[in-house]
Amino acid sequence: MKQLYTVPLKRSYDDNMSRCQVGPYNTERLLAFLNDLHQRLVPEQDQEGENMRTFVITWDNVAFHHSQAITTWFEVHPRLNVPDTNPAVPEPTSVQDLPNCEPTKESLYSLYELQGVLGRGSFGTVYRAIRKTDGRQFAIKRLCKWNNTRSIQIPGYSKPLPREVALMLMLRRPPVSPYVIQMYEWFDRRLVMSLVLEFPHPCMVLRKFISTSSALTERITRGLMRQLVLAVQHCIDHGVFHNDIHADNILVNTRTLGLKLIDFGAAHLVNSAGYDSWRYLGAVEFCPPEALSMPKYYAVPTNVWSLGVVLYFMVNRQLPFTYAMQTLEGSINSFKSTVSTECRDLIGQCLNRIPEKRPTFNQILRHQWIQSES
Ligand SMILES: Nc1ncnc2c1ncn2[C@@H]1O[C@H](COP(=O)(O)OP(=O)(O)OP(=O)(O)O)[C@@H](O)[C@H]1O
Repeated sequence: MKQLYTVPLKRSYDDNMSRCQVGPYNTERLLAFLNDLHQRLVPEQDQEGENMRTFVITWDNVAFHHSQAITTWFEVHPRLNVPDTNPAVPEPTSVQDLPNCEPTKESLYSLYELQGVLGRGSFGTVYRAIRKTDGRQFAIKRLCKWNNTRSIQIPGYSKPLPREVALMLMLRRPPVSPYVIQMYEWFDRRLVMSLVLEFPHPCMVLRKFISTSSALTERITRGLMRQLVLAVQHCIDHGVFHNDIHADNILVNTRTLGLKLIDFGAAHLVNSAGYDSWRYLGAVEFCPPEALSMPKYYAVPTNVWSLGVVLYFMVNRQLPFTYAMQTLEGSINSFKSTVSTECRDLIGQCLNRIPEKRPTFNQILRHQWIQSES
């Protein structure tokens, strides 16, 4: 649910995103809360001549509990006015900084101070953290081990490692990509595993970036898309199939427009034999038709399909397929009239229902729309 409000700056919210949890409420109480929030955020007279700012309020993670109560997070962002420039290449991660593959022996809390929650997913919670020795900021992803017990053996390491850790270690091998989030160290305790991740800031996930920004031009979209294709290509070249590319697994630096791919929780080692469709764990809106209807799906065509969905989402601010049936039939929602013919062509190629006919990463990078300078 998303609504636009205008509030004077001096009131409840500062320039940073505010994030709070409400509930658990039953439906009636939640509606009353929303109504009250609406009253408080509805435009007021700007008597003192202060700037009025537009905010976007997003509601997510609405959870229905057995008691019928609802817990929801709400966020208030200042509306971003994104300058129409080419994105800068994100800061490269220094590989020397990264220690070996063993879990760190010390306790997490002796080395890091955990602060607010950056995000929650189905498998874990990600916290903003400060390293005590130098005050540097990181994102720490904490995962319950009963959910993430599968280990895999990767080349170069003598023993099996938890899957997400193992795949992130593979991505640490030089050359490191500036477009893929890096893991610095990890902690392994009896019930919980913690991954210390790079924290690009100020950043927000692509879905929120799209909903809070004033209209994104094709120049900005092209810059983001180029980075995303390079990120995904880098993963495949390093033997990692991301398998869950969607708008909540992409971070955008709101100052530089640098992009980083996150969340390797559903990733696999690249293989040419394909993956069982019944085990597909990625977001269904970004899922290719073969993973819904065929016994197997394959790494590169799946990634290319998801790239097509992300590009469509960026230029239209809505998803190309509302229902899985639409994905199967290939009936794409209509484009906004402002979307260029070249951009539509690239989306159409990526969303080809026949996996073998989709372009390769290099073909996408050479596409007329991606190459265009305007
Ligand atoms: N390195 C990071 N820096 C900043 N925020 C992050 C970082 N990693 C994750 N987040 C935030 O935390 C959220 C959840 O992270 P992530 O997707 O890795 O968790 P998950 O449990 O695997 O989620 P999913 O349900 O998508 O599988 C992200 O959507 C994002 O908002």
